[in-house]
Amino acid sequence: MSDDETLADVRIVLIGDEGCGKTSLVMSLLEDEWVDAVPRRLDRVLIPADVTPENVTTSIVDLSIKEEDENWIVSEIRQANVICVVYSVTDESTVDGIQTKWLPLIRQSFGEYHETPVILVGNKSDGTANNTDKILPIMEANTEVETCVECSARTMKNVSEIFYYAQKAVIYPTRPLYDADTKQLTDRARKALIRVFKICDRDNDGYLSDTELNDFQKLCFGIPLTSTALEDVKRAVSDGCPDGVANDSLMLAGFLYLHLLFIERGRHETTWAVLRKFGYETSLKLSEDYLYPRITIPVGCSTELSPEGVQFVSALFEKYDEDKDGCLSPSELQNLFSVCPVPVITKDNILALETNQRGWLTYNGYMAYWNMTTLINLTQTFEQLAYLGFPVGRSGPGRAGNTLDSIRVTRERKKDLENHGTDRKVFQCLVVGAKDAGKTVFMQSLAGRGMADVAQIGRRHSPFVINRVRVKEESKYLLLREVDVLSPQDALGSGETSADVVAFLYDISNPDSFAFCATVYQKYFYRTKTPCVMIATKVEREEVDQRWEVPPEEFCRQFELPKPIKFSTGNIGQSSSPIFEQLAMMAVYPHLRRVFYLNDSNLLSKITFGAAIVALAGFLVLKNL
Ligand SMILES: Nc1nc2c(ncn2[C@@H]2O[C@H](COP(=O)(O)OP(=O)(O)OP(=O)(O)O)[C@@H](O)[C@H]2O)c(=O)[nH]1
Ligand SMILES: Nc1nc2c(ncn2[C@@H]2O[C@H](COP(=O)(O)OP(=O)(O)OP(=O)(O)O)[C@@H](O)[C@H]2O)c(=O)[nH]1
Ligand SMILES: [Ca+2]
Ligand SMILES: [Ca+2]
Repeated sequence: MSDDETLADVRIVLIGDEGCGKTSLVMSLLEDEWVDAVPRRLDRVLIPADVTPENVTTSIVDLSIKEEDENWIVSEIRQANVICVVYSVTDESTVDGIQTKWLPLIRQSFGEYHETPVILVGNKSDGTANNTDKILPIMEANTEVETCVECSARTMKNVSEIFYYAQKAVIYPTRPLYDADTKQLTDRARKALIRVFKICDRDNDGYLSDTELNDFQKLCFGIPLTSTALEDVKRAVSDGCPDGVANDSLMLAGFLYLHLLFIERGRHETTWAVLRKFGYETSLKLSEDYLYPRITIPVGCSTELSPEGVQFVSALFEKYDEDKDGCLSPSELQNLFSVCPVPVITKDNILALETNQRGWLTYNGYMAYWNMTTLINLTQTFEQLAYLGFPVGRSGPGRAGNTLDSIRVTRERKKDLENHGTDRKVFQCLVVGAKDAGKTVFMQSLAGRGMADVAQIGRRHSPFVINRVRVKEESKYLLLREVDVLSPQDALGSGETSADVVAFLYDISNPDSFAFCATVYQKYFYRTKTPCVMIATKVEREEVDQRWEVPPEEFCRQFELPKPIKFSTGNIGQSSSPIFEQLAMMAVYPHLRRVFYLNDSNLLSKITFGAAIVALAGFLVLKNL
């Protein structure tokens, strides 16, 4: 393929029996008049986009069976987006050639069930002869045949139309949308259109009201529908599809039926215009660009939802919380994510989130979910927001909408430290502790689950728990992440050591518990800027001496760590426990590390930290548990 060739959006290949007029057809198109003597075959022709009705660069390949060997023909066919099989209406044997030679050769090139459209072109239709009777059954019997046209290179009849149809067959292909055997929409087209319907049904009542239909129309075609047009659409639907319209609104069945009508009437471009607006490419998959916008995240920066992102996901919650109880029941939750390819919040990972007594996701838990994935798995946030329709309606001129606007990249952590402040909202806290130290109980408390809940969860496990925590008057998200270090010898990955704060848990009733924390601390966090804190668990039990060089309090003093905090029984199951506030606080104000250590409110009042100090005073009081 030459460089020019690769530029072509549409590649049309002409094949057919000898002498049926392939070269003449291309000549007539190029010269805009009949040319008597044509060469055996023409070189590749490249037609620039601006002279084609659909504005696509088109290449036309004229093949002559005499000159080309079959391998060459097959290789040209394979590169084609659409194939015109030319026959002569004055020569029946060329009609037979379609079924005996050309269609089989195309299948042999692409495979039995290929999707490359074929157009049957009956040339030399300048006399009285036609072959419609023989052609229609061929079209019926071979679903890859998109359409058939009779034309004449001599009189110019339908010459430009053929090439226009060929282009349209590529840009607005039928086969992904329509199953000619069953005369129904294909499964993937149904699925795509169901997604479109759900996104457009903005109040989630199952109907497209006139307003919703009009917005949809404006979105896809740029102009509103007149009220007569609206009525016409609804009448056409209810005539052919009894359950298509109810309450004077379009139902899902009606919406699908409407698209079936478009397709059956040859107006595929209408359905394609809709699908493309919602991110689909020709394969009816969402395009890579739509799903995964390009973004670079500099080292030390993190990703969070932008105000638009927050607004979008929060509106989704409103839309799907049908009974307005502030929680998503399993069916509401399933409904919300039904346009996504895989269920995202499962029985297991819902344990990372706050739920109500019945185990239903709260608004808080739902928002926390988005904050979590945006921090730890941005690709997944992009993908889900794309499926959920975030980009829809956000496309600028010449640019398909994408999900980039849903995200903001935070300032580098180093700069935050230098400036003693951050506008980040989501912070990550590692939870480190020996086996049985009480990590799960501690973490689940942030989601509001207590001992009994944890006992029920059993071995099911989420390595994350996230919730909203108040720091000063602001709310921040604290993401707890359990590190799976079975022994202090295990290596921590860079993802793990890059946390904003580390909580080391040790069981006061187990003499070997603290050694684990001390070892991991010294190995990974000593001399780093990451704030760390020791947390004593199972404090209602009798305290035993820890088998370590020094007791925990002494250890903390040596390393200038804050005194160990007691995670008392009263804190279990409490998402608003002051311990979580303290962790969030340490994550938000890491430069106050030494202040946390000094733990002296008199001294504190003498140092000026700007706004941070106000909150800190409050926190230090809370700290003496
Ligand atoms: N009456 C009539 N004759 C045509 C028409 N188109 C082509 N012909 C004649 O048919 C003959 C074959 O035309 P070509 O364009 O060379 O056919 P081709 O399909 O390119 O032939 P090969 O390259 O040999 O396979 C020539 O004598 C043309 O003048 C047409 O529309 N009407
Ligand atoms: N009495 C008391 N028991 C606790 C406390 N915290 C945890 N436990 C119990 O200690 C045991 C271990 O707690 P988990 O939270 O599962 O500990 P873990 O660190 O997650 O354990 P692994 O994941 O197996 O390493 C469980 O039986 C808990 O019920 C506490 O504060 N007081
Ligand atoms: Ca030729
Ligand atoms: Ca509605």
